[in-house]
Amino acid sequence: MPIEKFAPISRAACIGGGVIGGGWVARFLLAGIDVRLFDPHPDAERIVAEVLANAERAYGLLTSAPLPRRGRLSFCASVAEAVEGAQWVQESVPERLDLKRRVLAEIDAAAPAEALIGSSTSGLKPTDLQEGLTHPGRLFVAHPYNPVYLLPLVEIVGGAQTVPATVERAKAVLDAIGMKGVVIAREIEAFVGDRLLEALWREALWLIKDDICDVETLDDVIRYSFGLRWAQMGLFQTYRIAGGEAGMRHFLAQFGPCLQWPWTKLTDVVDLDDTLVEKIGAQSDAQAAGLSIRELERIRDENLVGIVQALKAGQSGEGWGAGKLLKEFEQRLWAQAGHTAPPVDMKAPLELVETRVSPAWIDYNGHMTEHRYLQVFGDATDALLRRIGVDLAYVEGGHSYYTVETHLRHLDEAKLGEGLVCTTQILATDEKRLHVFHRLHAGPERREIATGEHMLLHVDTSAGRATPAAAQVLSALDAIAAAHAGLERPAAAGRAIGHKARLATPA
Ligand SMILES: NC(=O)C1=CN([C@@H]2O[C@H](COP(=O)(O)OP(=O)(O)OC[C@H]3O[C@@H](n4cnc5c(N)ncnc54)[C@H](O)[C@@H]3O)[C@@H](O)[C@H]2O)C=CC1
Ligand SMILES: C[N+](C)(C)CC(=O)CC(=O)[O-]
Repeated sequence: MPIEKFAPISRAACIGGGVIGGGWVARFLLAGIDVRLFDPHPDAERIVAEVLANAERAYGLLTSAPLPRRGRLSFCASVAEAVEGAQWVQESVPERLDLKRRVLAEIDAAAPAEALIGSSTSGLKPTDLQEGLTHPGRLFVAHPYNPVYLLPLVEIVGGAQTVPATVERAKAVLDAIGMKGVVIAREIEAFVGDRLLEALWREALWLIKDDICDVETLDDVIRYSFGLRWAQMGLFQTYRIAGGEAGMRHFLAQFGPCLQWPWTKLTDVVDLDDTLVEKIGAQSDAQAAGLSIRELERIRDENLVGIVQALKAGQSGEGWGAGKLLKEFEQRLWAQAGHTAPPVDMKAPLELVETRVSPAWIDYNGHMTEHRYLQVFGDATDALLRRIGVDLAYVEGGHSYYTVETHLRHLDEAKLGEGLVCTTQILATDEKRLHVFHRLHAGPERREIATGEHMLLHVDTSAGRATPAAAQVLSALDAIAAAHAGLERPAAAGRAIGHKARLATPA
């Protein structure tokens, strides 16, 4: 049976709830997956609750997409109790081979036959972890990065006895929860990420030991320079650009010899013979997928403006790297929400969007900047459209609503991290037009901080002209409009900008 690209699960078990186990718990719960946790630490419940609170705060800032209902968390008294009914078991106990083998044997003995078993190990080889297991074919390394709830990468590494379908299923489950499962072709100690990090780490320790710099200087060197580049293009694509118009081959020719000079404390240097240069050059060409150095430079520069949220806008709006992943995940969440939107009280203005003021939304005046108001109102309009059946499938079918007029009023400030709720009232509709009035409320006291009045037209998107909406859309819309007919019309509806002209005093 073919394995689906996205394979959602509903039940996971976490064995170990420390830094990484707690991060996995949060990642699963916030993806709507129920989690059963076993960790004998006396403070495990408090620690996990704190990690979860931070994760929820972070998600509030990261995305306004409709996250699924949070999964249920249960604390269990044993490994066997935790893994009962689990579709994915994630082991995150301390990095000791003997302990991991013992815990994995317990998991293997009690978990359902079809459960996937991932280990968070940072460097132990999966073949070594499989020793002594009865069903080793379902065990693999799922190496995440801290914090697991925000960083999407998981290195998936199979051992000698891991069956290929396990790796495919693991990748599909990770994809479904917005993570990036990267399959590592051959197992080695520390895989790819930690092998790289270890090399940097060793050098860093030498630099400190030799009094070349202190740790703050060292961290500044990373965070004001290549650390920013790495987040958006990694190493090879970045160096391709650094080779100028001649790209990667020129870069290798110019800087390859430096590897033989005493620039680093590591002496085991790769021999950059013609074959290897050509291999890397060819792979770099493929990775660039036809983009020129100039295009890559522009993409790089756009991406450097920020991290994940900015990366969502990379590659001319298509998204790039971790930002593209987030964008695609959000699109799936929006699409799912269109079909599973919770019921709302139709007699009141609809509460369709709840979000939080993100750091990227704050301007030089220290409060939410003006275009973010329109963003939230736009999100509320989109949520209304999905509710009446104008979802991605409808748009792909060639019809949509376009906003043709907007009037925003800014009534109060919103500060960093404040919770926002947008309510939506339908003022009028006909077969082509939709007239809506949004109110934005902030904080627990729900201060009204802005209103947005918008006129939308239903369009045939390929013809580029207004056309009546589909019957089922009009009927869903009419039901809400009829319920809203009993609401008081907002005093500000239809208002123009007021300005009392002052007569110039004659000299
Ligand atoms: N900390 C990091 O940056 C990263 C760590 N990892 C890996 O994740 C694993 C866990 O590391 P951390 O979370 O950092 O360690 P940690 O020390 O924060 O957490 C380990 C947890 O396991 C629990 N534990 C101990 N024995 C147990 C048992 N028999 N059954 C269930 N729980 C048990 C402990 O009470 C503790 O809460 C390691 O394999 C590590 O290499 C992977 C990626 C990053
Ligand atoms: C230090 N570490 C080896 C545990 C780090 C990792 O495994 C990944 C990370 O989050 O940096």
